[in-house]
Amino acid sequence: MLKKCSLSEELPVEEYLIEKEPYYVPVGNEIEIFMSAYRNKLPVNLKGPTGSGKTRFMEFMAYKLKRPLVTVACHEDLTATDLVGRFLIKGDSVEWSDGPLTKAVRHGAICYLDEVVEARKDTIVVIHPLTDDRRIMPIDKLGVILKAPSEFMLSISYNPGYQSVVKDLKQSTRQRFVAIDFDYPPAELEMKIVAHESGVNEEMARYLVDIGHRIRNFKQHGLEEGVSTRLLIYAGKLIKDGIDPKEACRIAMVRPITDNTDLQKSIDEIISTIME
Ligand SMILES: Nc1ncnc2c1ncn2[C@@H]1O[C@H](COP(=O)(O)OP(=O)(O)OP(=O)(O)O)[C@@H](O)[C@H]1O
Repeated sequence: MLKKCSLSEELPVEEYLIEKEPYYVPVGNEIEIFMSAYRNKLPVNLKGPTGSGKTRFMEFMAYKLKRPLVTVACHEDLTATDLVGRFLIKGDSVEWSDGPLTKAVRHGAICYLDEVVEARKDTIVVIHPLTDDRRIMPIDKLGVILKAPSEFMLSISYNPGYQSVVKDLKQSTRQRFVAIDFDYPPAELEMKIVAHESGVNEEMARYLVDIGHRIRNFKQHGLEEGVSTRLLIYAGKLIKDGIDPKEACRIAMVRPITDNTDLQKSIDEIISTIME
């Protein structure tokens, strides 16, 4: 079999460049911090619960920095080979195909590894040399070492609420990233976001955020994770579409977060009181 390995594979930039400015409401000085990390070639770890704006923030920053954004949703079967690339059989020849991380390095893109702790342990071997001052990516199967251009940046996300002794980042990995904390935005900002993203008016957005806050307090009573900004938006979208508000809150904000029927009942009561 003939082995072809084209090292100058084109990145379909239009797929990765963000053309329209994403709607992003800053919560603190995260934009300035990210900009500074980028200038200093420091990798960034976005720490925070699900649906708190990490992905939207990455899209916004990639747009601001005018860099393509390569996002990888990590999962437990994701291997180093998936990130780096592999030889594929094409007809009667074998061709090299870049993985997403290799594409990002070659083209000076921003690579965002979402929920990196989920990936197989061998991915760490690839991440480490890229995230210290060497900024290199050895590709053993091709016998090459790529030097990351100054435009390249690696960013990861990490949800501290999910981590266990079995799945956690090693200190030697953690300490290669500067970490920016994310959380649900303060009420006034969250209201603005919910109204913008779902189309409900400010009054309805205020109700949804109020319910969201009360549900988050249930964390002390056995709720694993509070309701996300994403779910408040879902509820708003259903309401905007004509679904009864109480019903919308139940199916978008209560049922998704817990199967505990006692908890569901207690939260349903709160919704009924607020939405009277
Ligand atoms: N600060 C914000 N500005 C604008 N929109 C926001 C903000 N925070 C959250 N959102 C809205 O909430 C939705 C969910 O946020 P996003 O998908 O970025 O969460 P995430 O933290 O990446 O979640 P996951 O960890 O599950 O990937 C976004 O699609 C956006 O509509």
